Amino acid sequence: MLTVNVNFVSHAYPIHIGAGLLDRTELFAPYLKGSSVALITNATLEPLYAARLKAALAPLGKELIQIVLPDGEAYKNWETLNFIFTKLLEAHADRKTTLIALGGGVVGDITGFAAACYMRGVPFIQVPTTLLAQVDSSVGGKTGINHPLGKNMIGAFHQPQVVIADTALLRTLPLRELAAGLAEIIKAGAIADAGFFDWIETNIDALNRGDEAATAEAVHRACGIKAQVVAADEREQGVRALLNFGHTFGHAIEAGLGYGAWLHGEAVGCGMVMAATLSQQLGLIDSVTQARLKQLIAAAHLPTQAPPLGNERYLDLMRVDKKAEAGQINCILLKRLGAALVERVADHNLCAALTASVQPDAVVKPNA
Ligand SMILES: NC(=O)c1ccc[n+]([C@@H]2O[C@H](COP(=O)([O-])OP(=O)(O)OC[C@H]3O[C@@H](n4cnc5c(N)ncnc54)[C@H](O)[C@@H]3O)[C@@H](O)[C@H]2O)c1
Ligand SMILES: O=C(O)C(=O)C[C@@H](O)[C@H](O)[C@H](O)COP(=O)(O)O
Ligand SMILES: [Zn+2]
Repeated sequence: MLTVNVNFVSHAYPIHIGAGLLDRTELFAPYLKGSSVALITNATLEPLYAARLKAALAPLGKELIQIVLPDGEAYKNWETLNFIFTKLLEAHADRKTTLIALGGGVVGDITGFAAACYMRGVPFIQVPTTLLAQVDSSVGGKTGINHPLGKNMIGAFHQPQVVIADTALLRTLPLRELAAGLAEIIKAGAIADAGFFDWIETNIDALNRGDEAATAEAVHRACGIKAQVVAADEREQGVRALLNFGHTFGHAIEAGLGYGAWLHGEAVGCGMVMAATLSQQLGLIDSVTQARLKQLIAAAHLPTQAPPLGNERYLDLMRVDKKAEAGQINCILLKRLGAALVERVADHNLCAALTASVQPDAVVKPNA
């Protein structure tokens, strides 16, 4: 087992990474203080992994409340959040009830937000089951839900007690979801660590086929980068915004097509190519750097050309972004591989990047 620590001044916590961690009672035990535990998962994962997690918790003698959500990005919304609150109240969950999120980023984000709100805040544990959740969403305490007008627009910062990432769970992950996770891994290298970016390029075939050693190394290195960034800036007043590389374009794609049409990682993969194109057009990087990023995104089986929503619609969607100020769009741009910056970008520059990135006759589903 490898462990990365997230060293917030107020609340440090470990990310445990390794195969078989789901069954290890002792990893959960220190964090379950109350008399009950709420296991929150979705309809796909419940039959795959809930019994094993329940068996690991059984020796601790807690009352177990199980809440099974519908599966999909389209359900990361108010209705599902309220469903969680209703189930918790019906089961008399109290202030010491720990919520355990067993799932990908959708289950993790909504469970974390439920934990932030229920009785004004209860503890929660992240058990991420997708590559994307293991390398990114389970770490750092951004929790929330989507609004029809904008992605992740309603939420809270609420840190988990611990992250338990069982890499063996990725064996059942569909290849399309694996690729989505690679997008956030590539992002970590692109914004913060050129050596890691080189390593991903070298190992992309192994990562694409889910090679366990390569994947564990990628999870470990990406978590290390994310832990360092979020510990330096928990509430995104500065450097944390760099983790949004590719997301201003990507979130516009997700909201514009309807949540779930493109996976988050697919939209971010394409969004990073768009942000690199913009960075090149603004003279920050050269064409070789832009091409390297685009090639790696393509090699990870992620889309590199954006769907045709129309420039005006893109701009409207991109203005609904937590980095926007007074209607002005702030983007994460590349300085070079391994370094990025936040910059306000004028609409005409964004339109030039959109025109260069959108495929007029693109299919809506990248893998359709
Ligand atoms: N909070 C953050 O910092 C952060 C970071 C990145 C992404 N996100 C959010 O995360 C979400 C995307 O997360 P995701 O990519 O994990 O998608 P997801 O949660 O929708 O999971 C993807 C699919 O894989 C299935 N699945 C999960 N684990 C599986 C397994 N081990 N075996 C078989 N099937 C499995 C799920 O049921 C689902 O159908 C988005 O809502 C995004 O906004 C949040
Ligand atoms: O942790 C962060 O900070 C990130 O930006 C990570 C992103 O990968 C993630 O998609 C996050 O949810 C986006 O945050 P948002 O504030 O733009 O909704
Ligand atoms: Zn993301």
